[in-house]
Amino acid sequence: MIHVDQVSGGYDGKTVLKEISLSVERGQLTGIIGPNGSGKTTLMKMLSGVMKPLKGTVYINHRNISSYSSKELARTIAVLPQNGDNSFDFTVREVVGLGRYPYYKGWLKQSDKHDEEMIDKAMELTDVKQFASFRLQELSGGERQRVFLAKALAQDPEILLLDEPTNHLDLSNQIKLMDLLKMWNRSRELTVVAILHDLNLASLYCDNIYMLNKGTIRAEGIPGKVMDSVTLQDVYEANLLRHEHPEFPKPLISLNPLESEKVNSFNDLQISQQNDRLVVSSSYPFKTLSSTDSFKWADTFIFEEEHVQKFALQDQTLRFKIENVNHTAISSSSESFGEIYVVASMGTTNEPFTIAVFLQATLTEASYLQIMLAINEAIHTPTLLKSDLRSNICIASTQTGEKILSAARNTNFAQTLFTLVTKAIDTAKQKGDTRSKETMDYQMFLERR
Ligand SMILES: Nc1ncnc2c1ncn2[C@@H]1O[C@H](COP(=O)(O)OP(=O)(O)OP(=O)(O)O)[C@@H](O)[C@H]1O
Repeated sequence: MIHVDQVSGGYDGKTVLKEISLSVERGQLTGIIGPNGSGKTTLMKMLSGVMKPLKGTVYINHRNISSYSSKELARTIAVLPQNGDNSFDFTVREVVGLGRYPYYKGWLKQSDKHDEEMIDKAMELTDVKQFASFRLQELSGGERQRVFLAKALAQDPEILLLDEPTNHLDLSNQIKLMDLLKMWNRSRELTVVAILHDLNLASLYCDNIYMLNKGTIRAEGIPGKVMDSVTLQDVYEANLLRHEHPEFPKPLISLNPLESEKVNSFNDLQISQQNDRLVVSSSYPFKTLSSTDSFKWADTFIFEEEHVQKFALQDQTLRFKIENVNHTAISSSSESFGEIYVVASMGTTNEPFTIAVFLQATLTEASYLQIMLAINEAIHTPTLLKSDLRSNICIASTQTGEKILSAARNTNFAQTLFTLVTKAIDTAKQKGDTRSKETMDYQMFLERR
């Protein structure tokens, strides 16, 4: 459909694009990403025929783009430029109607029934029909962007080229626009090439991505292949990290501030007993993995008896059911990397133990899982619990300081943890067995530390 062969070009004798080659198949949604000044818009100008390459050729449907007449090209390619255009005195319907211009015959610029239907449809899809009689200057930036998209769709092109289409749009309209493009792309085999600055939108919506850097293609392929942390950090010269989307097989990219912005949540850790509840809290969150939830950041951990009146949970709070707050024990240790606290409590019949580990370290996701396994083993070894009984385990780490790359069973780290968990469980069990009424003075525990 689109074939770019060894294209070079630029402005005033300055070469911006250097021997670029790429191919876009019919019905594909292709993303062009890359830092400012990498040549994305220049490439788009070559694809739309606005700019001629100094070297190389752009083919559209196997024909050199320079052999198309302007009307022929406009029936094949629609362009949504970065800053729209300046049709401010026109009404919205008139602007969208301009999209039908390539289909008007002869000198008489008269729309027919089919043209009007296409205009209506494009306005409905982009939700701008309500503004039909408004002048463009009366609309917000996001509304105008939708009008320009309607104009491009009214053009009923085979290829749609978009330069940062989500500019000016709020999150909801970004998703709506990308969903609409995808729907149009799938249902009508519309070929879409979009410059996207938002790497996550590019990852979620594009079939294929070209990453430009300094006028050349640095990486190309499906999002999962193109977006790796090393390439992104190198090209964008920023601390970008790749994660995996929880629901879709796509990468997600996070921006990370300077390390110095991280706060050690242990500095402010409070443990207190409030009636039939034990509360561990900090002003700064811990990254947690618990057996009942996926990864999340939490700053409040409530261990409470089943009968207590529950209050609504806030986003950063985790709640654990325990049998009796007085049958709770804490063990702790100061290690070379930082502190470890283990809170253990007898659980309910189906969940015999509740164990929460608080760590002052940086854990990888693999370490979280290994710790989960180590704790499971520590629970089952001394108590000979049947393995089908599910304990409630939570691992909370400050994500500051030393990185724990492995918490495998043979490491000192895993062994320390094993000892601490076993000790806390044994103490909690003893308290339960003797039905001790003694309560642990958590404030004293903290002061002793
Ligand atoms: N009209 C122009 N005249 C001269 N130089 C230009 C012109 N347009 C762009 N350039 C230069 O070409 C280079 C690539 O610009 P281009 O707009 O293609 O980058 P881009 O990747 O789209 O950037 P951005 O993400 O900032 O929109 C830049 O160094 C820019 O200064």
